[in-house]
Amino acid sequence: MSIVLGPNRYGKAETRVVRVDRDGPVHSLKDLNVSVALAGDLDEVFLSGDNAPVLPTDSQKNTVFAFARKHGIGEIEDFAFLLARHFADSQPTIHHARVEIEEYAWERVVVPGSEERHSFVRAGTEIRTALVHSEGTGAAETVVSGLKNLVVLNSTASEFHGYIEDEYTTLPPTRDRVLATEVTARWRHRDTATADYAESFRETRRCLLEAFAGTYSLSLQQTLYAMGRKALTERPELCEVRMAMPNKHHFDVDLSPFGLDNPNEVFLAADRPYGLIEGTVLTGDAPDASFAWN
Ligand SMILES: O=c1[nH]c(=O)c2[nH]c(=O)[nH]c2[nH]1
Repeated sequence: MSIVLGPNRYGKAETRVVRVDRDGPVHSLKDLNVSVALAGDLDEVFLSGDNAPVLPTDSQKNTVFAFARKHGIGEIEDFAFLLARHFADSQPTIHHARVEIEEYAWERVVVPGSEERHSFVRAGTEIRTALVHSEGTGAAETVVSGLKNLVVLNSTASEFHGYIEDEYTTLPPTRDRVLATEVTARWRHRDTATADYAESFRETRRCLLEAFAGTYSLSLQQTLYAMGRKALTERPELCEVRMAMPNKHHFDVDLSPFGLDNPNEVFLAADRPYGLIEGTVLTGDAPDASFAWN
């Protein structure tokens, strides 16, 4: 039996970089988690321990910090392209760079009467994401933007009934339930020509939220599709949305032992197990995804 080396990559994962921009007393923050993965002529590294083709992961981490100083950070997609192109362009042994970034949002704390603008509070749990692949400037490239940990809830306008009932089914059909989820959504741009990633992110997020709120839901599956559909309908720069949405079940509590009714007011918010609904929505003309999701 012969043994061969399969696909491989390597890089520095989860470099946490924070940049403070100072405009007099007015400061602003970028807070990122950057993961780099490189691939290329690296087989001998794995097969025989020859490190000649290796750009150390430590140098990759240093590059993230140096680029944050030299170029600033800006939109995470732009920063990811800057890094990915640098690695693919500058090292003859590296033919493919994958840069994944998470951005943690901070909001300014403004004290009435104070000119100081250097205090911040973490803005909830939501995380903005970007995933860029580059084989070098002018060569094949893909970009996927997204968000995760976006927790949303509809307190009505959600039903669930009409499903299969087998010998193990105990779930009662419902015409009015709480629908809650924690959205992970990633959207593939058609190409690398998106001019304004800040606007694209803001508007795509708005589409997802408006569709979640505006869809009278017969299932979380139907809501997921409506969210992806609205984003693709309104954002021509996108061609594919992939979502994962756990059903954060809210169960009616039986208060009858205490002589109380419960007209859909008091719920047990269970954290597990949870239904996990995952789906992809594409435009009919979506170009081949190539390595975009790898
Ligand atoms: O929106 C839902 N989809 C399901 O597939 C499902 N299954 C279940 O038990 N509850 C729900 N809710």
